[in-house]
Amino acid sequence: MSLLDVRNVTHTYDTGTGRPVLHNVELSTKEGEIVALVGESGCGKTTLGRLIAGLHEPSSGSISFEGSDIAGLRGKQRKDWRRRVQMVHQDPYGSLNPGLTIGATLAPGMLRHKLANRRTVQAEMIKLLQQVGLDATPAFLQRYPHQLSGGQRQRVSIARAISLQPKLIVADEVTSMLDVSMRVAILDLLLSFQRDRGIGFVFISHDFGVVRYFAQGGRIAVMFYGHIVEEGPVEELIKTPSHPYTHMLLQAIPVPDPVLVRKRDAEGGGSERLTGEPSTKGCVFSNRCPLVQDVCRKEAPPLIDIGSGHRTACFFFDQIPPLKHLAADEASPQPNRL
Ligand SMILES: Nc1ncnc2c1ncn2[C@@H]1O[C@H](COP(=O)(O)OP(=O)(O)OP(=O)(O)O)[C@@H](O)[C@H]1O
Repeated sequence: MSLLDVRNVTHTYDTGTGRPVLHNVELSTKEGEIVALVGESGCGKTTLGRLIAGLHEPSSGSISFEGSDIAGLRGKQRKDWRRRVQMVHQDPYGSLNPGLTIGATLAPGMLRHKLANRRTVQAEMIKLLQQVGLDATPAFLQRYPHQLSGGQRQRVSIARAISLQPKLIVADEVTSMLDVSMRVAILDLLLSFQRDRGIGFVFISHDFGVVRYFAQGGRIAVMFYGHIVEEGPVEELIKTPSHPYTHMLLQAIPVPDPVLVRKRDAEGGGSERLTGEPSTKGCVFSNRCPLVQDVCRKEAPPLIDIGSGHRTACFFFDQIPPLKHLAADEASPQPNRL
């Protein structure tokens, strides 16, 4: 059974332009699996993450967790689901209440869900601090968010999420506001929870390097203006992108080696059009697509399986050229470059 099933979800914000920001999204995750959502700013990654975490309700379609449609959950079942799906946000300062000490941030959730009582909660919080690599002392629990570094604040956010013993964490650009030196440590910390506790992740990032590091062995879903245009196992999708948009994103990854950059430029790689409005008719990507044909302007290609769970929404996926600039292994992100 899937842990999470997003079925035919469309979402329009009441306060927005009236246009949907998600269109017929389909996505499943298994227990303990990492699924990364990738795509440029504004494509709907955070919106999808917030729907999965129950912070908004979809305008149509359904989201099920462990086989139950979350819209129908009531009482204890609803409370359990809320505990088991947690979200860690991009901006740890924004998501922590500046007026609450770390202790006052961590305790209420554990008490509410009876994972600790008044007598045990302090010891449980100290255990949590240790698990997330913070100073595991009562004095640390008395500190306020503004007294911590960005990395420490993000560790507190992670501690708050894992304190509720979740099965799924939606991690939304969790390293993008941190110093480069902190990023790998935070990603490794999250990965340790996946490995040791079987926590699954919906991992949101606009950066393929970060995704490849974090989601090894998992899957990537590539989003373009509210549509999932490609989805598949991480390595396969990165080595053989089967949607022109994924190809463009990968082709645009900065290459650290100047020799390889010259080789790429000489071959004409990395120069594809990365801008252009989404098309409202036919394929959403047709205005930007280098492979566009008449049919693409008339019909929207369905997301079809092209083998081993690799899905693409492109009529001409078999005409996508290999990546130009370098072999995929050479593009492998080094942790110190994330
Ligand atoms: N609360 C809101 N009310 C109205 N529109 C919103 C709201 N939140 C997001 N949007 C709009 O929905 C679209 C998708 O935004 P979303 O934040 O989900 O994208 P994203 O891919 O996560 O982008 P980013 O990486 O910049 O966070 C954007 O056009 C955005 O302006």
